[in-house]
Amino acid sequence: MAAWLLSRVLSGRSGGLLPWSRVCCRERCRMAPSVLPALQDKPRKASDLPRVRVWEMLYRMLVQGYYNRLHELQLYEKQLYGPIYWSGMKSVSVNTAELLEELLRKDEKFPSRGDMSLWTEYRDMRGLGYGPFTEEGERWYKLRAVLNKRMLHPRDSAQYDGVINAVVTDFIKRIKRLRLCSPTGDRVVDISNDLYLFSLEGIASILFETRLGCLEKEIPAGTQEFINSIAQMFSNSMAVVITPKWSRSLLPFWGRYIAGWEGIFSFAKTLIDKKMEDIQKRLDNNQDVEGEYLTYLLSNTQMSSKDVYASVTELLLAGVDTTSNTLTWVLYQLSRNPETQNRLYEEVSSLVPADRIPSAAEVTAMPFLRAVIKETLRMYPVVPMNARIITEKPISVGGYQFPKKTGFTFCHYAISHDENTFPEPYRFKPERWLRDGRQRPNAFGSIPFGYGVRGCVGRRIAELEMYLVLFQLIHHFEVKPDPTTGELKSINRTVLVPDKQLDLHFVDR
Ligand code: HEM
Repeated sequence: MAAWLLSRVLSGRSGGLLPWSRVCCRERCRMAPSVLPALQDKPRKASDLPRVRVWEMLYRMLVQGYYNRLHELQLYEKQLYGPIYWSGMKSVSVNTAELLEELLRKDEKFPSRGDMSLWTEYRDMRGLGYGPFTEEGERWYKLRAVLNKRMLHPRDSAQYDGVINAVVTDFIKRIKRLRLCSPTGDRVVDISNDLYLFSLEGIASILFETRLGCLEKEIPAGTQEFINSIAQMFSNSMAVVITPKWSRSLLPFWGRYIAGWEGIFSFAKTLIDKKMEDIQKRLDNNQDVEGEYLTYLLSNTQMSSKDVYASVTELLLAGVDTTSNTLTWVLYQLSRNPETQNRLYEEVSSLVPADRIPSAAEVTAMPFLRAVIKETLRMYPVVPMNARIITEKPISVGGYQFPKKTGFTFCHYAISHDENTFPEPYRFKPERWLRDGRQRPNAFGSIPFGYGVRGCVGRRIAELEMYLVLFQLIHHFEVKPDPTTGELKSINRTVLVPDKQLDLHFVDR
């Protein structure tokens, strides 16, 4: 997602070559945040807003080192330009909860995040379909109508608790196995890697209705190839974005990128075709066709098999790194905040006995568990920026009039670290989300799953996976930091990831 966003950021930025210092000084005076309400009284021209030039963007990324810290660049630019500013000719950065709310409440019937060619080019070459992430307009709307069912509502996702719990149980066994390999008998090295395998196994078991074996001692060869293909596609996407098309036959990136997609689609197709055969056999034998998400999609007359291949693949890709990185950050923060971890342990152990695996209803009724996930996603919004293009009509935001086809970049990271909305924004304080009479923060201050009809379709599944696995982890183990890890910083690599490996100790309770 970051590569796609970067491509938008770069393509949307252009402009003259005014000296940087002059621009900054002049524009900072013009757009100090406190001035904004006064400006809202009468409509202002969008051209009055400060503008970040392409060369400034490049300078900051390449010279100042913001290349993989674009989320931190949001904080820096907010200081320079205030809450709203042009990022090139066609895109406007929105950098406060209030402005974000104003804009999103005016979003269109078929919201668009903009150019998706990074993900669609390969499909166009091979005549493959689009899924919810890449499709647009009325076709997207119809696709989402089918995909939302059995997934979007908490009641729908709750039916997957058995499937997810089976994966969680295997994950706990894996942790117990792995820690035995360490000299202390309780250390697991590079936990993000195992959380990735957990998330892939979890989402695949829902989407393909089969187990991939990611948590086994020896990962099956086909599954390992699939994992490698995903990594290959993602790791080459940034290079594909920043190198010109004419260089594709000269440089290795495009070929590797395409090979990654080939591996992903071919693995998904094999599993989906196998399910189709199973369903057909049952129908031929007059047996009932029972199943979950994939069976539902395959038996839905609104979906062609091309739609199913594309949608399942996109759901899978969107559902792995997001969930696994959030879980990495959760464990990192809990290991460094023992009091918070104790409070969580008290909640989980008092509400469900140790020898019982909890249901979806039970974990979703645990306020502190939910608050821990919410606070983690506030501090580390795994998708740190997002976008919309308002295509249909002109729009006014913050008192400024923008023509139709204006693109907006949402600075989620800076917004969720705004101390006006979240006092002590760099402290991990899950209690700020509790409904115990305290004033709750502005809801648009942290919207990690996006907003509205185009918001994350997998939100409830992701939350359920994270609640169920966190429940069992905290029930079984006290999670402690490894002294060699030290402080982790976030970097922007497709999603917000730690800048180094996280080793943790899992001590029996
Ligand atoms: C911690 C976990 C997750 C986070 C933080 C997250 C976040 C997001 C965000 C911010 C968006 C963009 C929403 C918008 O533009 O308003 C999105 C879209 C999407 N997410 Fe997630 N996501 C997560 C997990 C998942 C999972 C598990 C799945 C699959 C089951 C999934 C599937 C999708 C899809 C398909 C889209 C595109 C929706 C569309 O354009 O209609 N996500 N997600």
